[in-house]
Amino acid sequence: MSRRKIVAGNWKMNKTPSEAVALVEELMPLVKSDDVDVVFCVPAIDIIPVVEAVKGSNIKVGAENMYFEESGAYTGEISPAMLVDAGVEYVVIGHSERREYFAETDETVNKKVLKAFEHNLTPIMCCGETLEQREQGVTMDFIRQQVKIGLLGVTAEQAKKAVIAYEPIWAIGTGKTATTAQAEEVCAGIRACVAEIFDQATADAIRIQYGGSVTADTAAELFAEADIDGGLVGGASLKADFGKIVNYK
Ligand SMILES: O=C[C@H](O)COP(=O)(O)O
Repeated sequence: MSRRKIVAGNWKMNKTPSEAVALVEELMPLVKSDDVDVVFCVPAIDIIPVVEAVKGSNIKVGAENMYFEESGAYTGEISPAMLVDAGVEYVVIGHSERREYFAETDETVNKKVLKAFEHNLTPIMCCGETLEQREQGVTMDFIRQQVKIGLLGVTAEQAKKAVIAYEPIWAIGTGKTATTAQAEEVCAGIRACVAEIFDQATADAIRIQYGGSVTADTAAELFAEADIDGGLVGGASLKADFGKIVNYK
């Protein structure tokens, strides 16, 4: 089963609006690829200028978060309709930094995933274990729970269009990439879990990324694996290296 690769940059809390436009202008000529979907997931305040800056290219814009209500008294939050109106097509949901620093849970992740689908936004739903969980031998148990709760109430047709990002927490921003075998093992386990929840056709269609210190040097080997359909890239998405990751072949 061959799935189209998807490489998304997660800029995290980096780049002011003017810096964002300058970065897009630097990266645009480097990330041209007919074979790979390229997404820039950017801070909320950068969305409008970045959407404008990528016009005419194949690059899609993603948000790093959104709220699960339509509108109302939720000071500081951003609604799915706001994202859609601004030209956003993807939204990162449940990144481990959101879970750790902003108390997101599998339940709020699930609400956000459902709301994203309602608005035709493609969720990039994140999951991943801590080093302690890996050492305790419960990696797959933990991730299966994250995936199962995160996808509660999602239809098979919706799930086929979703993206799941496997990001071992111990590999994020640490320079410590999971080995290709470790990444593939978990991504294959996630696909098996999706097959259990839905069916094989859904598992074959859903795209699963690896994230965690992906670099221009590690991308080719990781993305060659049967169950790794691209990457969610943090640090390296803020520099020219991102072009090499997109053109990993
Ligand atoms: O969303 C991206 C991940 O958290 C990975 O970040 P990193 O590539 O800086 O390790």
